[in-house]
Amino acid sequence: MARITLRQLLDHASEHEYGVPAFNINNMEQALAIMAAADKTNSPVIIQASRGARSYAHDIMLKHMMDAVCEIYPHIPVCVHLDHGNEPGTCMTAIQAGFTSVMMDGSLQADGKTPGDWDYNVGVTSMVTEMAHYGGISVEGELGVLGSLETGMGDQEDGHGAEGVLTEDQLLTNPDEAVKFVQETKVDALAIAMGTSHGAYKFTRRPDGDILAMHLIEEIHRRLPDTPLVMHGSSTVPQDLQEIINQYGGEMPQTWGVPVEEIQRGIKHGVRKINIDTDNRMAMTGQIRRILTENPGEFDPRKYLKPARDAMEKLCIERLEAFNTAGQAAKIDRVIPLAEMAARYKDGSLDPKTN
Ligand SMILES: O=C(CO)COP(=O)(O)O
Ligand SMILES: O=C[C@H](O)COP(=O)(O)O
Ligand SMILES: [Zn+2]
Ligand SMILES: [Zn+2]
Repeated sequence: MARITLRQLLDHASEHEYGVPAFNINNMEQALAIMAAADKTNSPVIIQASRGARSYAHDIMLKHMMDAVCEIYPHIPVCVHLDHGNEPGTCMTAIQAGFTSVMMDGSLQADGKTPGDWDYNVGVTSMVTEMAHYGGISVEGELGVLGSLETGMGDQEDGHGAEGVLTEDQLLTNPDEAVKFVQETKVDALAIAMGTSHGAYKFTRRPDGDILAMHLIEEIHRRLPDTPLVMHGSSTVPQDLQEIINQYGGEMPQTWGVPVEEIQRGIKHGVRKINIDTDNRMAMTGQIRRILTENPGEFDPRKYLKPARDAMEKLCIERLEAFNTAGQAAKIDRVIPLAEMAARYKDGSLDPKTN
């Protein structure tokens, strides 16, 4: 199927009450793993690339790889999304490269480290929605800064994220502000902060309501019932993947992620996009470590990349099933062309519905 916009996909997800995992990619193996999982479960997918992924793989490689997966799997709607755009220019070049959706993350300034204030966030996000919507492209915004409610620290693990200690005000999205933010910026989806952070080291214990504020999602959804909510930092960091990595020479200290049941609870309350990268990184790394440890003489990359790919495919299938994305591809009978989406933005029919 053609590439789908985030807006069309998440509106479908809202209507049918399911969530869509957004899996990060950096290379062909990850793209093929996601698509195999989508194919086996008949799921629409969101494939997202960060700035780091774009510089690792090159925009032209990503563009053609996305063309390729749509050609190989013509029955699967694929949304190609920019993860954590740091400034409007980053969003515009992603659109040029064929992305159907961009995240303008104005919760942090362009350096990706310094929290942006209200005016900054509203300013850059509105600029991107205005331009992107002219082309029918969807936009995700973020209000609140990702970081740990246990330590107050932002997430620096993978090189971006707030530096230093954050206040609880910054770490928890304010529901009143969320309504105002959506009204003013007209974003298609809203990422919120409620205690998750990127990477493997999210929680020092299985999270409860004190450190993973799912109740906040319920409150924001009550106030914004028509806005698809986005959960970042939503890897589960499964214990068995930690064990495989450590069994084969890895050194990952014990850690906890976001339990799948908590995400399922979020899906009941408006969460429609669930960002997952770390779990797939761990699934692949565990198999690469295992193969190379068990076969020290091996030097054919296919011998370890194929099991790595298979492990990622398995994880993607589990999430697509758990979030009820499975089976939904067939229910999307037509991809709305970008020009038609643009016309709908122009006539106001896609304006946010806020009370
Ligand atoms: O939020 C993410 C990408 O934007 C990924 O989160 P994880 O690090 O929990 O996989
Ligand atoms: O933060 C989101 C994803 O985990 C991407 O991480 P990255 O910036 O290291 O590519
Ligand atoms: Zn990250
Ligand atoms: Zn994120």
